[in-house]
Amino acid sequence: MSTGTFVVSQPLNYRGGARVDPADASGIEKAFEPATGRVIATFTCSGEKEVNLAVQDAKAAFKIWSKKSGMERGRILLEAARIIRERKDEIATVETINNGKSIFEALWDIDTSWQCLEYYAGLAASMAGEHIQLPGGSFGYTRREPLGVCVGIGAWNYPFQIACWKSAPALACGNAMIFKPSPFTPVSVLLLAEIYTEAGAPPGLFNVVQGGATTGQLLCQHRDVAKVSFTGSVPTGSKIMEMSAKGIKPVTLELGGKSPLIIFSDCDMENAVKGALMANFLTQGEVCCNGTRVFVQKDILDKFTEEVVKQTQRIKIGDPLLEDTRMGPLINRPHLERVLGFVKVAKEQGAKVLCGGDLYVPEDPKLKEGYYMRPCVLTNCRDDMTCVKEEIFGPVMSILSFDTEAEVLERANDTTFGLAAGVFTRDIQRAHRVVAELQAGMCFINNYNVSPVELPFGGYKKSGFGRENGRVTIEYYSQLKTVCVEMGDVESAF
Ligand SMILES: NC(=O)c1ccc[n+]([C@@H]2O[C@H](COP(=O)([O-])OP(=O)(O)OC[C@H]3O[C@@H](n4cnc5c(N)ncnc54)[C@H](O)[C@@H]3O)[C@@H](O)[C@H]2O)c1
Ligand SMILES: C[N+](C)(C)CCCC=O
Repeated sequence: MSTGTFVVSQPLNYRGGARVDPADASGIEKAFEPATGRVIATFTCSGEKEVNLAVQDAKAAFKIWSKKSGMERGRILLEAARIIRERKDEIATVETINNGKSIFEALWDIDTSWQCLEYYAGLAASMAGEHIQLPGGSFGYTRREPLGVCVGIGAWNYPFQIACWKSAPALACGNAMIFKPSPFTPVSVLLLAEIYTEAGAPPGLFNVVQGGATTGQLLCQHRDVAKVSFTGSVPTGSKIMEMSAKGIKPVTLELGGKSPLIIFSDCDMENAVKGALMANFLTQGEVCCNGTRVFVQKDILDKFTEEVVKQTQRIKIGDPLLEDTRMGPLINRPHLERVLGFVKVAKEQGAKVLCGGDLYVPEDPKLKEGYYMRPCVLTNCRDDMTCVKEEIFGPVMSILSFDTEAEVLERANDTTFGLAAGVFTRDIQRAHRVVAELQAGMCFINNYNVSPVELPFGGYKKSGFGRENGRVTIEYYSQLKTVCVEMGDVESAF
């Protein structure tokens, strides 16, 4: 498939094991191909009736699925992981067309997607409670039970990966899921839904409803929804939490960030430069955990900056489906303008643009209406500047200098966010001392933005709570039942 050719004509909702047109509507949306600005799908946002039907189907599937053993559930997840691997190129292509990220990167995302299913397939059979001895031969035991119908609400930057990172642990624990992708990226999650069905999941176990805020609210407020797992911005996260509070529902919030990356002068310079690019320019910089505040120790500031700029200028921008492209278009025109606006304000506030930060128009005529910009490196930055305080969610790196470890720690933590942080140093004691002080849920030493699914991922402070990936996520998709067993007579107070 090549850029400029893909259109979706099939329904984009999935319910009862098949694609369906929604039973009612709360609006109409268009999805775009960011590389060309072309409309690739026009779809209906689901209303109350459709949300009710999806919940009904998920409840019916839950009855069957929750009775299966962990081994049985794991087997189906493993089969789904195998199919994703087999269809990796096709899924990555659809992801690239709808999101704009390079195919090179989308292939990585699909790897971390099937790996997640494989990981939770392995854990499913190991879910178990405890046996606790009590006096007189009595005893208690605990059962780890699923929650019921879980809702996943996704952001647009990692559409397929987010759906996998939420559904794999949810299904492994015996839950059913209704997933609502971002209206900007409605397409690839349908492939996941079809794959679960093909792998043997009962109809209704994994459903997709399309829509924006209204549909999301209907899902969150539904009385038969047991849990919401949300990935998105802090303001929306706060609304989700309010709705969950009203229904006393557990919620996982994977929110935004403005993460620090600290480069000490004793680092391996080549790796630190690579790390800074990984921390800022994946998916056109539209990454929640990006290390966009790059603190560099003063004595290596010039050398580091020079090398970062050189490498940034070499990033190949263009058609995201071409193998050698490393940066595609941003998600849409308003977002591109918003990101360019941040660069403008940065300049007004005294930052110096060392490279990029402007529109990029590829030579290929079919890409002329795409949403491209050149990746940007800013220097002369201060901690009080907008570009250093706010999440830009675009390819904009702010370089700041520092003198001492104590000083940089204080400045790195001076933010309401706490999603991720990174440190580059050859001093192993310093590395561990520094990460122990960093107020962030995901810390990297001598690397950045790698995603082994065995490791829990999630935020501190306003970046949210709950975790995705890792063994601990089982706790966020299950509940503990305690059973107390009397082996003697009742000792009554009456
Ligand atoms: N921590 C993480 O793992 C992670 C991962 C990816 C993105 N993000 C964050 O996501 C943000 C970008 O994504 P976005 O622009 O799609 O975020 P967003 O908050 O605008 O939307 C996220 C999702 O919430 C839905 N939504 C919007 N209003 C809603 C409401 N009132 N009720 C229910 N659902 C509602 C949207 O339709 C979408 O599906 C950034 O802040 C980024 O940092 C976080
Ligand atoms: C795969 N990454 C790069 C760690 C991103 C995870 C999701 C954040 O937006």
